[in-house]
Amino acid sequence: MALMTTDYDTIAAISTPPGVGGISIVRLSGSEALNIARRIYRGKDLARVATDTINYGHIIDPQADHREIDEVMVSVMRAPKTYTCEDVIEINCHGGLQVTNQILQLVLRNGARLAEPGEFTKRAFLNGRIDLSQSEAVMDLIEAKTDAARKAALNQLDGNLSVVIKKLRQEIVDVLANVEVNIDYPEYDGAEEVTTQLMLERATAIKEKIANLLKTAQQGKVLRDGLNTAIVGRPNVGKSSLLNRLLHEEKAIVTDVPGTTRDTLDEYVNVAGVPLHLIDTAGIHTTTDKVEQIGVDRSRAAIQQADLVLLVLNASEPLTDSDQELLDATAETNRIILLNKTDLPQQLTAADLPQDEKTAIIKTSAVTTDGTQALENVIAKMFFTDGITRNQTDVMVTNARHISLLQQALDSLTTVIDGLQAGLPVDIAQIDLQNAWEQLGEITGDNYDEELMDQLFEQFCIGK
Ligand SMILES: Nc1nc2c(c(=O)[nH]1)N(C=O)[C@@H](CNc1ccc(C(=O)N[C@@H](CCC(=O)O)C(=O)O)cc1)CN2
Ligand SMILES: Nc1nc2c(ncn2[C@@H]2O[C@H](COP(=O)(O)OP(=O)(O)OP(=O)(O)O)[C@@H](O)[C@H]2O)c(=O)[nH]1
Ligand SMILES: [Mg+2]
Repeated sequence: MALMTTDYDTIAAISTPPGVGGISIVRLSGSEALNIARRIYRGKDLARVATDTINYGHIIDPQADHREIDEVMVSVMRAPKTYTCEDVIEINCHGGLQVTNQILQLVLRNGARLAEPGEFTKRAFLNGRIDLSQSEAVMDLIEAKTDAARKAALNQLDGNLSVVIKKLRQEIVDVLANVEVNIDYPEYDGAEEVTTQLMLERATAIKEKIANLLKTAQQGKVLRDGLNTAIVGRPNVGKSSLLNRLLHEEKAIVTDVPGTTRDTLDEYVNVAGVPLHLIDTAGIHTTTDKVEQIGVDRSRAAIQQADLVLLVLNASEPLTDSDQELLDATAETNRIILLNKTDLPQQLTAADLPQDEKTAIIKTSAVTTDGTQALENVIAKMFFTDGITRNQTDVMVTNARHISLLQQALDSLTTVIDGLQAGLPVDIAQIDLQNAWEQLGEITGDNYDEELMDQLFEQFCIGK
């Protein structure tokens, strides 16, 4: 996309989170940003300072006798080499609701309009500095809850996904151009067959590349959102102790009183490179206590929503009906069974459990910490069968919108291939190939519709 700056109105927002803090930033972007700042600032003439400088001064209210509002530092960044490609002013003021809100009100009274959520980033997109998938990466970066998610988002922000998508689109354009030439100049007999053959080969190759990209989506989604992992088991078997061990922190309350955990508790933790969204649940059993019953219901719900269940059993006691119920309830889920309290005399072993080869059974103990490493290894193996170490530049698809568009493009290519193989004319296949090209273009926003874009940026935070 060409760098083409349109003259939009000047927007302003508080870009730091609301509340008391050391410093807050009020950000302005647009052709009037510098003039607005000059009206409310006392210090060096901002029109004469060099670009990309930060300048000491005071914010004053020109409509109220020039009374001082705050002592500040003001950054001046001139178009087009800025975040939005427009003139950007950032007022670094003292953190605090009164100061920040008064400065925001002041810039709004002096010619700026309140920015919509995500509008600064939207301008960076509209002005061609970043594409749509990079804009989405900004959001992912802010919301990253794990290091892996942060890395994947930064990789996308750097444009690595965009490059892959652009290449795929170029390959499609090349095929279409080639077909066009062959149709227009059938210089020899059999041009039709040659064209069909070429289209078939190329479409198959492109389809395979898209399929490979889609294969990263499962891992990508896990890396982005964390794997929903529910720790379940009847009361007092050691669920909260396990959570604490995986967190390396005494987060959950552990006591010898059954029913200690009354509500689900969740935490993000990196286990051997797999970001887990760990959910400690209340022990599942029948109870007459109302509060406890709600906790138990939530535990059952946690099993339903889990990508992975860690089912904890107490190896120092025989299997109970509740244990059996949980074994049945999780039979269809990805699960790992933990035989806990193996430091005590054992009354329950793997031999007493249903034998199915896809469920790993691990002996653990909160006392000796045995089994923690084994558990981490099994989790890593379950989700990174093709090797856990990915390169920083390896492209990974993490976004549901991208996944859906890639799937659509894949379907379009399948239609192309099936059609050609069934002997349909080349111009029908051309249409589906064109569709794939458009679907891929929606990922980067080379092809976008206004409504979709508004929906997308609405989800951003204010000031971003
Ligand atoms: N104070 C402040 N901190 C911030 C931001 C900001 O806008 N303000 N950012 C905002 O999210 C992030 C940094 N991202 C940025 C990305 C691009 C440009 C930018 O000006 N790009 C120009 C010039 C690059 C250059 O000088 O080489 C360009 O790409 O043309 C600025 C910030 C995080 N920290
Ligand atoms: N000996 C031994 N005791 C353990 C082990 N794991 C946990 N415990 C003890 O068992 C008791 C219950 O542990 P918790 O981690 O609170 O069990 P829970 O499953 O979260 O219990 P609820 O929240 O009540 O459902 C505590 O006294 C722990 O110290 C273990 O491996 N060996
Ligand atoms: Mg507990």
